[in-house]
Amino acid sequence: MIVKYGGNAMKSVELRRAVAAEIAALRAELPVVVVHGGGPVIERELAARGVTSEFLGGLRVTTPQAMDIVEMALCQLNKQLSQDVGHAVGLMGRDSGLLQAEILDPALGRVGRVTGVNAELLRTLLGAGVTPVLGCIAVGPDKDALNVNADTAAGAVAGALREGIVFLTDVDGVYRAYPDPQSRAATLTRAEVQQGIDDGWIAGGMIPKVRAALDALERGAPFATVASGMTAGVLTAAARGEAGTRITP
Ligand SMILES: Nc1ncnc2c1ncn2[C@@H]1O[C@H](COP(=O)(O)OP(=O)(O)O)[C@@H](O)[C@H]1O
Ligand SMILES: CC(=O)N[C@@H](CCC(=O)OP(=O)(O)O)C(=O)O
Repeated sequence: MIVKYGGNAMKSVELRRAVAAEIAALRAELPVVVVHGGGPVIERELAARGVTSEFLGGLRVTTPQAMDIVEMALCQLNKQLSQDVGHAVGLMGRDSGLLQAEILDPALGRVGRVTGVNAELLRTLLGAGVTPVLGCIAVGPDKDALNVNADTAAGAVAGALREGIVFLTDVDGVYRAYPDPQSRAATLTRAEVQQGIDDGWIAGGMIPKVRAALDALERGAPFATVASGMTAGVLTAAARGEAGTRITP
């Protein structure tokens, strides 16, 4: 199973440890690939260097200067997360073509659209009994780094491996009336997701998640679920369809 570990689900050391414990519990049942982002960590490192960046359509406009800082921040985070998870190898999508990409839109700078995934290397690592922990920096055609939204990267990995995916974040699913947790949808179809985006009740950081979920399903992933990293037992429950919001084709 693929676990997308978002920046919002790693805001404190306690939360990071809780998520790591969830991943360890899941791994006792099935092989796991972790794909992570780290938006808040990137923000902090950019701010510390006086670099500002803006978002267009939910994606960070990434100048070459910002790209260096994004990569540095995610590389360091990658090592921390793989230590937390244990029995893991921390890699960036740039390593061995794990995530290959091309420039998505020149207006966004060094932001990538995933064109390929080295699924064979991921399977080899899983076969060796280690958990790949993959940061969302891809390699571009020029061999330089491209910044990929972590939801998109995780969805691409789930599609390439044709395995289920859980997007761990700070809400326990997709709400029909955000922020009312009572309005969480147990399942959402493609048509309902599109309706939610059009009507505006799916917004901000939830949009890349539901889009990545649909993309993974289209490529053959058996399920795609959005769930909270703060809920005990969430990953094993989500794998059984008993937690979060499951996006269905
Ligand atoms: N319909 C919705 N249901 C739940 N959350 C939503 C919805 N629409 C927008 N959101 C927002 O999406 C956020 C999760 O996305 P994001 O902040 O990008 O998380 P992450 O860093 O984990 O990827 C939630 O915290 C919430 O503010
Ligand atoms: C292109 C783009 O926007 N990349 C994201 C990558 C990190 C990410 O997606 O992290 P979360 O999962 O915590 O949101 C960024 O620079 O913030």
